[in-house]
Amino acid sequence: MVQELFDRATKCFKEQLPFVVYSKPNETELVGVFQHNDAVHKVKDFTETGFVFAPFDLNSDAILLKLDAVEKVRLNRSLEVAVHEDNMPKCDAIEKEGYIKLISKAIDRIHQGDFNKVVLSRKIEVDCKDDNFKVFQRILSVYKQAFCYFWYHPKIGTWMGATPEILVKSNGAQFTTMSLAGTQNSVDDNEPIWTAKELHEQQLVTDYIFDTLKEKVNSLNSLERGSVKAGRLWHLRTEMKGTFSPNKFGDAIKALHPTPAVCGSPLENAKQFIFENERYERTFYTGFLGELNTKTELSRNRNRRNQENSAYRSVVRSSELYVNLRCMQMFQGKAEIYVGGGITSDSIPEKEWEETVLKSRTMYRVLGSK
Ligand SMILES: C=C(O[C@@H]1C=C(C(=O)O)C=C[C@H]1O)C(=O)O
Repeated sequence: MVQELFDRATKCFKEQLPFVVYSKPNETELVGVFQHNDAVHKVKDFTETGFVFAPFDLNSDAILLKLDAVEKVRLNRSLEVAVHEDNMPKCDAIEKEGYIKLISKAIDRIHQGDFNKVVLSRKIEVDCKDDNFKVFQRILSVYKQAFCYFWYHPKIGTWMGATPEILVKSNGAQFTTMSLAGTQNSVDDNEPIWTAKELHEQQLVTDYIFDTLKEKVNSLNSLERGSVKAGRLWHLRTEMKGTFSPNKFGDAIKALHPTPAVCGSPLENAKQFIFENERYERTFYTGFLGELNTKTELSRNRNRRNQENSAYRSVVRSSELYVNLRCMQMFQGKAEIYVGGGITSDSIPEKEWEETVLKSRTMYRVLGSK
């Protein structure tokens, strides 16, 4: 029962023991991972097994929750929980002015040739009197197609979110990744018409991922670009699939993250601009999170004629990592929502501001009070 899982997590929260509760896109399972003590396990090279929570800047520590206890329960995803549709972020004129200035500065630097794209972001503080579990229940109820999570470590913090973006998903030697960028409001269920700016900013991400990975993997194919809906937003997405040597997984992650979907291109110049100009630290926003090197048992039939000896088992490692977007950090009585967007030479600062307002609504509507 979901309630039992939540009760266990609530107990851990009170006793200050780390846990994560999550559900994967379109799945009817809610998973809880509970660590027996409050140790901070740092990831060294991504060969570890557990639930990873990694920051934007991999010079800071990625945190691993050990799989001391894993519980899975059936999640009734058709259960509708009321959300606050009319919750709208207040327009803070000073915050807006500062953000628009930052975008204009980035556009100037793009015109000077320093980089082609940079992803800029901001943090919005919102009062929240509701219990964390109530907020998370709303997330689960409204974002069925997203990776929904509630992560807690007493020495690091409390985060939750509903992300539409896979960093990498692997099963043995097979892997999938995606390039996700370009954002439009969803007016109805009709796919939007994408502008040249959006097509260009997404193509930069696809090209980067393809070029970076092709040297490091055994095979790589790009599927057709399409539009996907994430809550009330549309994005452009290109999936890429391939095979790789599973012992190179750590290298592939370090090569992939951060992609230009959350940082920019060329990467180092964009990253430097972010570090020098965003007026806060992203910490885990635009980092990544999920199952790292968990074991999956595969049974296969070796010989159909000899049923007795037919089944043999092999164990493969699988990982499922998501980019930490549409997320927030929870504090006593308040939440801090993180939002950003890609800036290119064709960006219009006012529109980029509006994009962050739209993105902030993903978490805003699940918060209980204004
Ligand atoms: C940076 C964010 O989203 C990323 C940026 C996007 C864009 O610029 O259009 C779209 C999806 C994400 O890759 C965010 O949601 O905060």
